[in-house]
Amino acid sequence: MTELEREQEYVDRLYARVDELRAQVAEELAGALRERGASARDLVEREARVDRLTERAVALDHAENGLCFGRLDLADGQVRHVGRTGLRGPAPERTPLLLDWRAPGARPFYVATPADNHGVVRRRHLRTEGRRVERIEDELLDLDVAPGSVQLQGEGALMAALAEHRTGRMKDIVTTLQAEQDEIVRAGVDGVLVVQGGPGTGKTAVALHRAAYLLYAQPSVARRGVLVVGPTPTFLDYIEQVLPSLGETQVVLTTPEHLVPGVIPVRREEPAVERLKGDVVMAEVLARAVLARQAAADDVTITFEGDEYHLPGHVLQAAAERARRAGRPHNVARRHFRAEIVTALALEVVGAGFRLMQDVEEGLEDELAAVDASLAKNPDAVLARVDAVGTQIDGLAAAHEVPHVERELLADPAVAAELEELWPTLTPDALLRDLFAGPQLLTAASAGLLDVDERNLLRRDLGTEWCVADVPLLDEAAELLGVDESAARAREERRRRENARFARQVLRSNDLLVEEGDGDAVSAGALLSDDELARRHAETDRRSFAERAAAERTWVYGHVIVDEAQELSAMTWRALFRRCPAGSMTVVGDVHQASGPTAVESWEVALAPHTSARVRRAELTVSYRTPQEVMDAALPVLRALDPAAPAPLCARSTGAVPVRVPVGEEGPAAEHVDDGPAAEDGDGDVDVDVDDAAPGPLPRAVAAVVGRALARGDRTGVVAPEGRVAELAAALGARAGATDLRADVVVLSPAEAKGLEFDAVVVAEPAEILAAERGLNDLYVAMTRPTSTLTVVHTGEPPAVLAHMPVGSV
Ligand SMILES: Nc1ncnc2c1ncn2[C@@H]1O[C@H](COP(=O)(O)OP(=O)(O)OP(=O)(O)O)[C@@H](O)[C@H]1O
Repeated sequence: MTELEREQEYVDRLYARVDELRAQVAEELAGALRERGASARDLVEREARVDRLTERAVALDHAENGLCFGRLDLADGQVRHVGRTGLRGPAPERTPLLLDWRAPGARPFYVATPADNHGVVRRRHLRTEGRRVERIEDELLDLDVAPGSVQLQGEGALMAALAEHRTGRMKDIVTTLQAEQDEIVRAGVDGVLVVQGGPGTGKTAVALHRAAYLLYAQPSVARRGVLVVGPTPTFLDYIEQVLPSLGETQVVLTTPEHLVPGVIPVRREEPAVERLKGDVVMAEVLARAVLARQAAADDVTITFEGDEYHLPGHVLQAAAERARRAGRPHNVARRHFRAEIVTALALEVVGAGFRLMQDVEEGLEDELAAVDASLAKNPDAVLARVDAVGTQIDGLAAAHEVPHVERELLADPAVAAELEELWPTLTPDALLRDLFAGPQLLTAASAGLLDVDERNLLRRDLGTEWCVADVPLLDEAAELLGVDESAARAREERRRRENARFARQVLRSNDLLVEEGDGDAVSAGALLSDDELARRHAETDRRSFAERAAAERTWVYGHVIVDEAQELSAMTWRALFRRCPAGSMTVVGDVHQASGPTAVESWEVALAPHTSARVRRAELTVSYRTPQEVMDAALPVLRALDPAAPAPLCARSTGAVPVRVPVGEEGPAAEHVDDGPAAEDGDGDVDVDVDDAAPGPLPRAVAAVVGRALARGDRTGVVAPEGRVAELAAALGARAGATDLRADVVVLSPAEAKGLEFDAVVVAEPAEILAAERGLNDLYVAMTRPTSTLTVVHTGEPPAVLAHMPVGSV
C-alpha cells in the first residue's frame, strides 16, 4: 500500500465518521422537533437542544471540503491529523481522530521548522479534491532522523496555492498558514494588535483567520461576535466566503460608510471636506452643538391656563447642569431636565394660587379684581384649584397639589411646546442637518475651533443627502444624544406581561399547566416563573446573530477587525472604539498604501487618541501575492514614497517581467502586444470584446493587453484613473467600477482596487493616477495587485518612477 493509499484510507475513515455524526445529528434533530415534552421546561430545553444540533449540523457541512489537510508525526511516535474541525470516535473511547487547526496541539503544523521543530519529525500536507486525496507532500523537520526513513513527496503546497488562478473570491489559507502569520492569528485577545505589512503579505487573510481562531478559543469573543470592517462593498464580497468556509458565522462584515444602521450615504465629497469631517475637532463641534440645544434661553415665560409664569435663566441653567450629571446623553438628560422644570413650574402655579387665596382672604380689592380677571379667563380651573387647596391652605396642602398640577402642565400642549423648545428631543439626523444648514448654530458650535473657510466647507442645504464622511458624525451624534428608553422600557414591560399571559394560555390549552389555587403556575414536576414564561415566549427573534448585531448601532462586539485601517479618519476610529470599548481589535494595513483624504501615515497618529487601549505591533514581511518581478517594478514607486521603506520579500518569482506599453496618437502600432509569456497555445491574438468604435488609442491598447491576458486564462483587473474607468469599461465591454469580481475582466479605480488581486493587472495612464492627491500611493496599490503579470499602458512619456520598466513590443 502506498503512502497516498494509506492516507486515503484514513481520510475515508474521517468522512465515514462525519457521515455517521451527520446522520446522528439529523436523527436527534428530528427527534427533538417531534418531542412534545412533559413540561414547559422540557419545551425550553428542547429548543436549546435544537439550536445546538443545528449549529453542529452546519459545522459538519462546512467541514466537508478539505476536512483533513495535514498530519504531524511526532518524535514520540504519535501521529496527529489536522483539519477544519475536531473529530472524535464514538463513545465511550472517544478516540481523537482529527485535531481542529485552532487547537493548541495543531500549532506545530504551522510553526515547526527544522531549527525549532516542536517535537515534529515530519509535517505532511494533504491535497484533497472532494473526498479524494490527490497528493501528499512531506517536510522533514528532524534532521537527526535518518533521511531514508521518511519519504518526501510533492511540490510545496504553498507554492501550489499561490500559483493557482484567482477566482474573484478569497479562499481560506488554513492549509498553508505560515509561521509569522500563525503567530498573529493566535496572539492574545487583549488590546489593539496593529499588523503592518506590505502588499500581499496576507494581512487580510491573517486577520480573518484570527477572527476564526478567537471565535473558537475565546468565549468572550464567541458571545459577542466579531465585527470585520473592510474598505469597500466589493472587498466584502471578495472576502465574504472565508469565515463561513472556516465554519464561523458569528461575524458582521461592513464598511466604514455602512457602520450606522439605516444610513446609506450617496456619495463622497471633496477631499478637503472629508478631511475636515474626519478630524477629531468635529467631536468637539458636535458636543457643543448639542450643548447649545440644551436650555440655551436666559429667562422664559410660560403661559399656563391664561397665567404667565416666569422661569429665570439661572433656574434653567442649574436644572440643565443637574440633568447632564453623570454624562447622561442629551435625550436621556432631557427627561431629568423636564421633570425638574415641570416641578418648578408646578410650584409656581400652586404658589400663585396660594397667594391668590391669601389675598382674597385679606379682602384686597385689587386682588379681588385679579380673581375676577382670572375667573373670567378660566373659571373652571381657578375654582377647581381653590376647591382643592381649600380654606386651610398651608405648605403641606400646596405640596400635595404639585403632582396633580405637574400632570396638568405636561398635558397642556402650549407648555409641552415650550418645554420641547427648551430641551428638544433630537435625532442625529436633525442635529447634523440643523448644524450644517444653520449658520448661527454652526458659528456658535465651532467658535475658536474652525475658521470661516472651514465653516464654509461644512455648510449645506437642509435637504442634502448624507455623504460618506457624515457617517461617523452621525454615529458621534447618536452617542451624544442617546435614546430615552423609558417609554420603550415601559412598553417592553407591558409586552413581557402580555407574553407571560399568552404563554400561560398556550400551556394551559396543551394541558401542560395546572393552575393552583393561589394562581401560581405548576406543571408536571416543573415550576415556571412568569419571567421564564415571558422570556421563553419572547424568544421569537429568529434573526441570525449577524442580522441582530448589524441592525443594532450600539452592539458591543467581542473583537473588531479593521482592514485597510490606514484609511480611517479619527472620527471613524472613535465610532469603532465605541463598538468595542474594551479595545480588543486587530488592525491591519499598510501605511504605504494610504491613499484616501483621511488616511494616516503612521499608526501612532491613528491610535494616539485612544491611549487607554493597549497597543501591540506586529509585522508581516513576505508577500505571497506579488511575484518578485512585479515587486521590483513597483519598488521605485515605493522608494519615492518613502526612501527608507523596506521592500517586502517575495515568496516566489514567475519569470514574467512587467512591461510598459507606450501608446502614440495612432495607438499601438500592431495588433500584437507582448506583455509577458503568452498562453501555451495562444498566438497573442486579441481575444476580447473590443468595441471597434473605441474612442481612442489608449482604450484600444488596453483592450489589446487585456485580450492577451484573457487568452492565457488570466482573470484580469484594469486599474485606471477614476475619470477613465467608465470609458475603459465601455471599450472593453466590461462593467465599470465596483462590480462582480468573478467577471473575467474588471475595470477599477485605485481606491476600488484596494485589497483585491487579479492574475493579470493592466495599469492604465499612470501619469493621471499620479496626479491625484496621493498619486504615488495609488500607483503603488495599483501595481501590486497582480499574482502573475503586470502591464502599464501609458500615453506620452512614462512617469519617472516607471521609466525603468522595459518597453513591451507594440
Ligand atoms: N500562507 C498563505 N498561504 C497561501 N496563500 C496565502 C498565504 N498568505 C497569503 N496568501 C495569499 O496571498 C494573497 C494576498 O493576501 P492578502 O490579500 O491577505 O494580503 P494583504 O496583505 O491584505 O494585501 P494588500 O495589502 O495588498 O491588501 C491572497 O491570495 C492570499 O490568499
